[in-house]
Amino acid sequence: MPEILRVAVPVPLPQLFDYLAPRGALPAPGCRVVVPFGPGRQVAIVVGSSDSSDIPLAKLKRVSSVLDAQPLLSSELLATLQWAARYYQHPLGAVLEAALPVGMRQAKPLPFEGYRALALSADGRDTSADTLRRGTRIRELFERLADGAQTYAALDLALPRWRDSASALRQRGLVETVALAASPVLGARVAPPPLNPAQDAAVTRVAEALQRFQPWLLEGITGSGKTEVYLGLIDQVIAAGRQALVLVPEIGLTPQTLRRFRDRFGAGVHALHSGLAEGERSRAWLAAARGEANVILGTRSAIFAPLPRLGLIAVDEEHDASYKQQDGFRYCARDLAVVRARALQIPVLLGSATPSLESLANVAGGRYERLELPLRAGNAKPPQLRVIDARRTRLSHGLGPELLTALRETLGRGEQALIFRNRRGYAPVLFCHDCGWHAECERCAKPMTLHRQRGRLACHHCEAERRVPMQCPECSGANLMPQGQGTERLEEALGELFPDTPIVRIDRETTRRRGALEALLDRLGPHQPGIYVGTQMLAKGHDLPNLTLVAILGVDEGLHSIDFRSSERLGQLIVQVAGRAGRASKPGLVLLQTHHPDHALLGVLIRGGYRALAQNLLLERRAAELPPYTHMALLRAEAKDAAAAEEFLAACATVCGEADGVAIYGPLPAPMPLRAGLARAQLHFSAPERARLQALLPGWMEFWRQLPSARRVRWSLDVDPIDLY
Ligand SMILES: Nc1ncnc2c1ncn2[C@@H]1O[C@H](COP(=O)(O)OP(=O)(O)OP(=O)(O)O)[C@@H](O)[C@H]1O
Ligand SMILES: [Zn+2]
Repeated sequence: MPEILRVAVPVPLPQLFDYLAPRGALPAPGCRVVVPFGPGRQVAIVVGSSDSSDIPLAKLKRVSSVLDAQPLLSSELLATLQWAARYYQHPLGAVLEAALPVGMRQAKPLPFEGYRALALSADGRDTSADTLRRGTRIRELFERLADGAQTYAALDLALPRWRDSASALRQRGLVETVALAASPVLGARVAPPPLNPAQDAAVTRVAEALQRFQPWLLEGITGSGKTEVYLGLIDQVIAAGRQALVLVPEIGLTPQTLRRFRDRFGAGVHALHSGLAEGERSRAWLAAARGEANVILGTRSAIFAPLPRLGLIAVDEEHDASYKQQDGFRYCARDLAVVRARALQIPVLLGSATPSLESLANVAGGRYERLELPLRAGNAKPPQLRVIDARRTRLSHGLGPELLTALRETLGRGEQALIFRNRRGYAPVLFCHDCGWHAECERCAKPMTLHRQRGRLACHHCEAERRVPMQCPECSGANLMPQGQGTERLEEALGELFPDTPIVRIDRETTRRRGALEALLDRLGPHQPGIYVGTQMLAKGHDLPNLTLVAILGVDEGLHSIDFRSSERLGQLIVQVAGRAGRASKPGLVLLQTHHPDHALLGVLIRGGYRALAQNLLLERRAAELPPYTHMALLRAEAKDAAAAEEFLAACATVCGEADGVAIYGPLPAPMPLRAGLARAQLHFSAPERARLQALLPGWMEFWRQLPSARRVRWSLDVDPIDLY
């Protein structure tokens, strides 16, 4: 009988570890066990068992205890995680650690104690509702509880502001928190709108193929009603007794999105994202694992949710960069969605108005099927896009006369405008008019951004901050001037130009607090004039019916970026921001102000839209042998001393030798050669065949780990990097 367990331990080592199984028991793969490790103990996951080990039996330690009687990770999920560890060349223990909520990584029984619910206390049950003032929210909550305990999730739906009332009742000892074993499933409350023909066709085609693996690219212009397509399909998936997983970008998971899903599918919808308290995360995770959740709506890491009855995966805004984890375990959740769907033989739906070139190439190659939503839902028309030549015009704080006229007209009609500028802070540069000095982060060798309200200079690369100097540190002159516009400066300028108009700034500064984004978006009602100023946070998903003018500033920097994905990114950003205009009954106008009105990218975008731009970019990528036509990996190294980083990478390249079918470039300095005080360099690998690169990487990694120079640098491998930064 096999009595050796092979376990993954959450440490940054690539290998599995062998332990003797506990006497008389053989925990199954996917169970958690506690093992002695080094001087302490670790919670590990059983990956397999064997009757032999490379280590002499006498030297093997025994598992201390078994935490789960049933596997916490299903064989499907464990297999996906193993696949991901291999593909992204990341230690399985660390992959498991990244995939499991913190509550599951501790040597404790499962933290599940039922669904939190609010109930009347003994005193509460002895109290008459008439002791509470009629018509108040407190009384309404009390009366609802008199019918029985209500889960927090149900209360969130029924009485959005119940928490304040609950604390008032709690202070008087009338209510208490209890645990309910099962979440009562609330039925749908909002009937779906009748689908338009394109939506209907999309739902029908996928619904006919729910029993097999098929990636679908749902290419729908902004405001075309992609979400209704997901909802329509999920309806059928739930009716068939299965679960659905919906991924949205980091900032796409707003209470509005959650509400939209809960309105349709009731309390069986669970959110899973990093902003949740640990208890809530564990609860949602377990609800998924036990099959109680019908729908998991989550951000990147929700791709690792355990879903025993999974029948459909949808990835909204599939082009979004937030699906790629940019440190540690550098996985792409969109790609793993396809991997998981294939393992489960279910459909996966990738939705976007501006699909990634990877997905478009997959359609062209016949691997994905395309579904199109060419029209806006309801009666809305796509906005009109116009380029404004900013050369030789008088700009007032970066705003040209044509733009200001359009702004005035929009506000005059009682409508709203959005000024998009992808730079937070007051000005990107603070410079001395007398001697030409400018404030620079010495750890990154990049200009520091002026944040005037906070009175700070901040480096947006390493987060370093310092006070704004009163005079020039070089020449002691007093003529320090902000140069360029950030959102903070635009807000100030617009406030002076339109003193009677409400102005709402949305960027990382103003939305730090939880719920702040929603509060800001709600500040302008749907009927009053007003101006939104903001960064790309405003580009995504928002549906603001009275917004008719979008002005896009500062695209010129993006036109000259060197990253090979920058044109794709810029095109997506422009189309997504533009897509906020005219989403309801009123027509939308988009003005793009630039000093390069003849730039090819803009021309193609105006004449042919994103589709044409993407076609051009695909041709360029093919000619330049770049992704999606080659497969890349990037080995990054950083060290205090530039020579150490280069030396390590040179040694790495030597190890690789002549690699058939893989081109190796470097060591090269990184596009940002200095960051946070560390010199950065890289080695690029690129191969026409993914399998070729995948076959070589594991062996190389093993050698690289053992290089003496590896100890003097911080290094990491990024498979399918989304930028070379
Ligand atoms: N069939 C329909 N009939 C009427 N209204 C609809 C229909 N489908 C969607 N809508 C409405 O159209 C608006 C846009 O829909 P939705 O948010 O799903 O679009 P989207 O394609 O996800 O947009 P974006 O990519 O720009 O965020 C929403 O207000 C939605 O309620
Ligand atoms: Zn810096």
